[in-house]
Amino acid sequence: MKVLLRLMMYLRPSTKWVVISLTLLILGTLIDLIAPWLLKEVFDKGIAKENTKAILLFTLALAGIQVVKSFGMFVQGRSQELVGQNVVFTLRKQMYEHLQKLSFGYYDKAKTGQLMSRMTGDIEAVKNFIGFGSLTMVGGLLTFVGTIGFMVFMQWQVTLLSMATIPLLLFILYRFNKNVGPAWGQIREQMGRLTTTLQENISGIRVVKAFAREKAEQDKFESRNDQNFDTNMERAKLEAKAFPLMGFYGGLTFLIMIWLGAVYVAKDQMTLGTFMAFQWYTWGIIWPLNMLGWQINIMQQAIKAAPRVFEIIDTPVGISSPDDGGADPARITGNVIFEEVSFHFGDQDAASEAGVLQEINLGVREGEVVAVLGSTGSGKSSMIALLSRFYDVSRGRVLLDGVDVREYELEGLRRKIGIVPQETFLFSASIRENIAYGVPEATQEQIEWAAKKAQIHGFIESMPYGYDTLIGERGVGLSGGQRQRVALARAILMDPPILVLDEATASVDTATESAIHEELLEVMKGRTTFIIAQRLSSVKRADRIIVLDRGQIVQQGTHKELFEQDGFFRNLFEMQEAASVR
Ligand SMILES: Nc1ncnc2c1ncn2[C@@H]1O[C@H](COP(=O)(O)OP(=O)(O)OP(=O)(O)O)[C@@H](O)[C@H]1O
Repeated sequence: MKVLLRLMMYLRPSTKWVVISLTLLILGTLIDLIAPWLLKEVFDKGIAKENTKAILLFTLALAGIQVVKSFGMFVQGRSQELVGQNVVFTLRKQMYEHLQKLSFGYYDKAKTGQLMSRMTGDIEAVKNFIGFGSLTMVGGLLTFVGTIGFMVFMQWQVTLLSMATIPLLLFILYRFNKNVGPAWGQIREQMGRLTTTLQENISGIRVVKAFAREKAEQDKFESRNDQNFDTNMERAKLEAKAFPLMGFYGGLTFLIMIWLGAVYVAKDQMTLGTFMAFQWYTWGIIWPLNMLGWQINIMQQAIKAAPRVFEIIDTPVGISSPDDGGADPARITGNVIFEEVSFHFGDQDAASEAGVLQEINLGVREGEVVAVLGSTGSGKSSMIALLSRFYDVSRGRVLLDGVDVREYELEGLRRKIGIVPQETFLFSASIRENIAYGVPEATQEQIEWAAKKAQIHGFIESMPYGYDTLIGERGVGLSGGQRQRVALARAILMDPPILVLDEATASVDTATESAIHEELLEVMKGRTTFIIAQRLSSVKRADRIIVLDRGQIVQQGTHKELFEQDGFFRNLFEMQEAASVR
């Protein structure tokens, strides 16, 4: 009920159209109630009294109100659809806007397929109820109540006796409603899982093929598809049991009415006109009840689908700007301080598990180039993620130019930090648009400048469409190294005071890496730069090297200083030297 009430709130912006639709619905219902009465008059005032003028008059009246009804229903249908589409539009917008705000912590756990299924199928189910089910339900109720009213007024004995089967019909509806709800809940959830399987399969199709797992993937999909098939069949069984029974009891109502009506007409206790009108009216009772079966279906789908949509809309944003808008990030010039910083991910138990970062203390001056080294999983990426507030610290503070990052206006803060992440993501758009992603208004010269610094300009120029070359989803069509360089150009173009290169040259060959570093020397000038790398060649020019081990800084100093100490750095150096000799 709460879900329905909340859904109804989405009708508010379309109040005008709801009112128009309801008014026309009431008008249509009234016409449906008047029409049988006019038929009665054709018989009683026309045929019985051999009055051809009355016959013509009432027949014309019947035709006239049908014309009015048809026009009314046309407008009603359109306004009803508009109401439904408005609700879908608002819900999709809200959901998408909220998805943009949700933090990394949410996406660490979210399943893309589930999100996509909620955005499409679940929202569509909600629309079907709001835009169609709910209003036709109101129309059905009005017709049902109005018809009984008219019939009781015309001949109450026959009316009440004919309706003896209605409680049975209502009981079937009650049972159907109770059972079909859970079935729809399962169907919606299964659709989400099915979409997840599809999405993961398509995203990972190269791995699937490389490991020749097509058959296993097909089986996985088939088993989920089977589940969905079975639940749908269970639901269909409920419909198959309920609907014919409802039709049967409805037919019985009609039969009783014919029989009783005929008896009453024979005994002169009912006019032939009323009898004819009753035949018409009876459908005003049977039809809404039969339709109610389908409307319950639509309503139950919406009741199960809506919470799946609301769940996303209601998820707390987690990381956002301070309530007062926050400090202006324009002041950030690149002085970074990690002060007693500890961090653990949301699903880690802070009490029993060691944090991903522990008691990190580090001060980096504006313009300094700091390399962060450490074995895999030592916390390098996590440490840098705290700068842009991809996650918030669990303890301690990260300060940028003396202000806690949590106190800055968030979007502005992130614009001040140019990141080339470990996993490059490119959009299916032109290379130009991909490079200018953070600065859409950038000129061609600026884009080319950034591309030159990232050592990708020459390659782009050599392509038939140059900067207009369209690249496929996730940058398909470019090599790993080329993708990384486009991402590098994208970060450089932002002209940020802080630059983060997270294994940014890991996929390029040594010669290109060296060329990129030459170019980067100029780019890095005046910018605080963090270079996360495994290769020592990438960190040669760093002013300072930090070595992380299991979330703690275990060594720091210049290349020379660290080389003179025993520890991770020298081990790494010796290993890489030995590897290069081999
Ligand atoms: N989203 C996450 N949720 C939970 N734990 C995570 C998450 N991301 C990383 N971790 C864990 O945090 C630890 C540090 O990960 P991080 O990515 O910071 O390491 P890294 O030093 O950058 O490693 P690499 O060099 O392999 O990229 C790892 O043990 C990892 O398993």
